[in-house]
Amino acid sequence: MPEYDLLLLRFGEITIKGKNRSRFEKAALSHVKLLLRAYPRTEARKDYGRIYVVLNGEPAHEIIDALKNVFGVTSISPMNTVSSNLEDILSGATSFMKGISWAGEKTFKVSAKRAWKGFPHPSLEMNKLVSTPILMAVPGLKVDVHHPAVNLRVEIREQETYLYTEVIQAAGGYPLGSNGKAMLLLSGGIDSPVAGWSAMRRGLEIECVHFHSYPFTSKKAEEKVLNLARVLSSYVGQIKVHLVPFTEIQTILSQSGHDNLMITLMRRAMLRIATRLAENNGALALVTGDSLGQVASQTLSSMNVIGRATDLPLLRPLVMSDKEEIISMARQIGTYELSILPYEDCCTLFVPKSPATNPNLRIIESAEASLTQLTEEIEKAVQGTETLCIRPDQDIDRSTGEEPVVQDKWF
Ligand SMILES: Nc1ncnc2c1ncn2[C@@H]1O[C@H](COP(=O)(O)OP(=O)(O)OP(=O)(O)O)[C@@H](O)[C@H]1O
Repeated sequence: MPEYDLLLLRFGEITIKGKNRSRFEKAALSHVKLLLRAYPRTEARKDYGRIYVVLNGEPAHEIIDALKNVFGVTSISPMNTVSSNLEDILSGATSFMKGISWAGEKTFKVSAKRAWKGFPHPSLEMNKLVSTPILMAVPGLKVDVHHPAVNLRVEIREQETYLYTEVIQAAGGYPLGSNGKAMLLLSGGIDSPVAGWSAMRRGLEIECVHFHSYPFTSKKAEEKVLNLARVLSSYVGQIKVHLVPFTEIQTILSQSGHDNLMITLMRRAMLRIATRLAENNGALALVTGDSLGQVASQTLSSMNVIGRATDLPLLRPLVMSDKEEIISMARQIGTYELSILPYEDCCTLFVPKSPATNPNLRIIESAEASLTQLTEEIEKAVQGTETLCIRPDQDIDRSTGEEPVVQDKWF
């Protein structure tokens, strides 16, 4: 393998963002620097539309694996730098190509780019000049300009010249926090962690809100959710989780006399609480893992009635995704195995036999109005919320050894 001394990180769509570009690039650079703390010899700098990481002997591919998760970065190339004179470029390119271990076909082409117009040899001439000593130095190597196994890029700049062959795909999207902050309603299921990752990838800073019904839900269930938040935190350095006590509210809602509307009522109460927490924490939107038609509370009609419980934009990144697509994303981001652990969610205690798929807003609003303590309990839940800051390396142990209290008398 060639000895790499520099990484090139490219931005994608954010380069078209005009005056916001500098703000976005700064956000991406601070995210890169955060992840580079584990590699103290590295130095990161930004240069119009790109970030460069000087490796100073730190391991290129290990660092690329970490930096692939930086939102806003579309691709990464490990590079060799040489000085921008013909002799150094030719000898540098030759030893670079000698360092490659060939698995299949031994074909290549050179793609030179003269970004510095003061360099005396134009790009096409450079392709030929660079290829010649390589063909002499690597036995069995052939040129294939259409489908080469290796494309050696030679980027000639005034200060130095970059040599590279790999363009490794990265997360893309927008840099962390560059589009503001939102509250993610995080259950222990498969969907909401994926929705959270998708929102973060779109440049949103996320704080998580989780509703628990302790002691009817166990501390193990809570631990599972915190571990999911920990996986999400590995993409951004740290993440806040608000743990909301929901038992009293569920008890009150279960007295509405509308068993089949219970899920709708619970979701609306969750949105009202999450909205209050958003206001308290400077967030401008709510994010859920809803996917159209997946369950009774996610029919268009249910979404309509539930969504009206908040004035904030309700973002549903997975709304048009199939379950298979969501599962595949969950596997990719590392949340799937945790999500399928069998711990109970607060709402599963209240799933009615035939939940309404077409709830009526007027009936729901009058049911809520008849529950005189509801607003007060919502405020109490906001006040009783416990907030934790989760980091990727944190040990999470919420276990008290107690089993959840079995509650089978709700309906
Ligand atoms: N206990 C909870 N705490 C926080 N948010 C929740 C909770 N339960 C549900 N939600 C939110 O409501 C959405 C819909 O939940 P529901 O259980 O109906 O669907 P789901 O498809 O199973 O989603 P998930 O896999 O995320 O649990 C979730 O994606 C999540 O955003």
